[in-house]
Amino acid sequence: MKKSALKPVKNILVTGAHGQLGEEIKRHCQKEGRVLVFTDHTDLDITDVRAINSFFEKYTFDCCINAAAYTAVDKAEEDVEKAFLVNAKAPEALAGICKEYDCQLIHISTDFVFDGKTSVPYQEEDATAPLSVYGKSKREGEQAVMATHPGAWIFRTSWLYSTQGSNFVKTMLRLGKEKEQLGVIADQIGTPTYAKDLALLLDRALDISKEEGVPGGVYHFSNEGVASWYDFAHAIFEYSGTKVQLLPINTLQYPTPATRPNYSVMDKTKVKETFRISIRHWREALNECINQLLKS
Ligand SMILES: NC(=O)C1=CN([C@@H]2O[C@H](COP(=O)(O)OP(=O)(O)OC[C@H]3O[C@@H](n4cnc5c(N)ncnc54)[C@H](OP(=O)(O)O)[C@@H]3O)[C@@H](O)[C@H]2O)C=CC1
Ligand SMILES: Cc1cn([C@H]2C[C@H](O)[C@@H](COP(=O)(O)OP(=O)(O)O[C@H]3O[C@@H](C)C(=O)[C@@H](O)[C@H]3O)O2)c(=O)[nH]c1=O
Repeated sequence: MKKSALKPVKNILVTGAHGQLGEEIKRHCQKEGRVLVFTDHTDLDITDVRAINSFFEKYTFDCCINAAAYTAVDKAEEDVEKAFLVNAKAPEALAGICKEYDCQLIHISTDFVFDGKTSVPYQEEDATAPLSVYGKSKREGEQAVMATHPGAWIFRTSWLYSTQGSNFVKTMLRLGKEKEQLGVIADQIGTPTYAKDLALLLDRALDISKEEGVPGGVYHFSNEGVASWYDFAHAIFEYSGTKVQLLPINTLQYPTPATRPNYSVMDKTKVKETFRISIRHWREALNECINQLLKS
């Protein structure tokens, strides 16, 4: 994987490789003709610009998937500097280095860039107005990436879960065992996304050659369908056979440090047409994930 004039394979750098998405990339994006280099903050801290620079000086990368992020939504309210460093400043620096080395950048963002004061699915160009520090830091990251490396693809996704890492599905399964009764917010509406399905989109994106000229910019990706957190929890308990009394509550009954949007469903027409993919319903994806979890 040392520098060479020939590029017989696509060399891909993945940051944040031990996160939910990083692990799914490991499972679903490795194939012949690709060399994926997986890094986490122990071997490549994305806030360390010198370390990133020396990685790019040493190796040639055709593409970089930035799956690293600060994702603790409530904690970010107090940890503002770190959230902005990881989610905004580091992606900006990474974008600059990718641009300099002619490396395609794939960056991941969130539905929490929206304020949720609507009831129709968000289009990519709709105005953003994040309500939380996490959302603001991710939005600043999007803007910095686009300004620095206009050819980058930013995939905004929502309510990500997988069989590993910490996520709403695993929290519900744990609480469902511990408690007899559980209240879950029913007035925040969005779409759950199985990280495996996002990894499959990335697998498709990695197959695209520069010659195809897929434009840089923001693309919305989640599973199909719409749910409240309550609907999501209801399906988690149904598919896992968990017996717990589930109560729909409203946002005021479950105060959290960070404010979350009441509505963050995203329109996925652009990603489906551009990358020529179809997307399955969140219920189908969730059922598969839960079956995987029950087997392990
Ligand atoms: N989780 C969700 O519900 C959603 C996530 N997203 C976005 O999707 C992307 C992937 O999220 P997800 O996989 O869930 O996130 P995770 O929190 O599971 O993974 C993020 C990874 O990034 C690593 N990381 C943190 N700081 C650094 C750093 N300075 N250098 C290198 N690595 C670092 C973390 O390591 P460690 O844990 O050791 O700190 C972790 O392994 C992110 O951009 C996120 O904002 C979008 C919508 C929903
Ligand atoms: C645990 C729990 C949560 N909730 C609510 C709180 C919140 O509104 C909602 C989800 O809570 P969580 O803290 O698990 O999820 P949260 O960290 O808010 O999830 C978000 O993470 C970031 C990274 C994103 O980018 C978003 O797309 C989104 O997935 O469920 C309940 O109502 N009852 C409960 O028992």
